[in-house]
Amino acid sequence: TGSTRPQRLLRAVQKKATQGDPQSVIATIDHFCRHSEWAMNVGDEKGSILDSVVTELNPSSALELGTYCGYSTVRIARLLPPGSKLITLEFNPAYAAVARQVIAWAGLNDKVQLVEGPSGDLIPQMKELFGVQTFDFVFLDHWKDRYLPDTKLLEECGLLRKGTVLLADNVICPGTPEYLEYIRNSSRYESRYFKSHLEYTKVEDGLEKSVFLG
Ligand SMILES: O=C(NCCCCc1cc2cnccc2s1)c1cc(-c2ccc(F)cc2)cc(O)c1O
Ligand SMILES: [Mg+2]
Repeated sequence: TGSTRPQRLLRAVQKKATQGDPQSVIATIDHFCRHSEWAMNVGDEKGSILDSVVTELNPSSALELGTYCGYSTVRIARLLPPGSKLITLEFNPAYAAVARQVIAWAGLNDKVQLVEGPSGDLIPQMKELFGVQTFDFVFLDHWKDRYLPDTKLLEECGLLRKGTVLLADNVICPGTPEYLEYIRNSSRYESRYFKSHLEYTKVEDGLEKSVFLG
């Protein structure tokens, strides 16, 4: 039984990146995905847009749906102010195991709480399990057909506040048509599309940034 792609990505991080240096972890993963094996990280181009949204918002509570190998987890957590918290949900235990080690290698354990399980079950438990009031920032990067139901769930569970920013990956490729339709036509959100490319390719993709108006 050989290694998996996430395990080979982790091995590259532990071999080439400097412990405690998030930037070197990010650079190592981008190099691995561009020159060795493509992987579904948000990537460097869309990652720069993610960075600018997080930096401008300076969130103290953040939620990421879809951890994968922890690349965007590291991108977000490295920018969070002291005392702030990023909760990241991953469905696949093998991905979660790799992500925990990538996050640890970057030295970001104290800012990140990785939780394994399906978003539909975990979102309603956020308040009681993790003492969350509301999220300042949500990064959607999980099953594309869960973006809309989980956004509605976040609203219903009172986890969004006036000004909460939702940032959705892959709204073009693989695509999230129902989510885009809803969020762009809802009077409860102010949305803007950031045109970019599918990670490590020339294929069009983009991020949709939506502010909840309450
Ligand atoms: O599927 C993608 N991401 C989701 C996988 C995570 C599943 C989870 C479900 C779940 C449920 N509850 C809690 C946590 C979680 S995590 C994805 C796919 C591509 C792609 C792949 C092939 C291709 F040719 C072109 C694009 C690009 C991307 O950037 C992606 O993000
Ligand atoms: Mg994605």
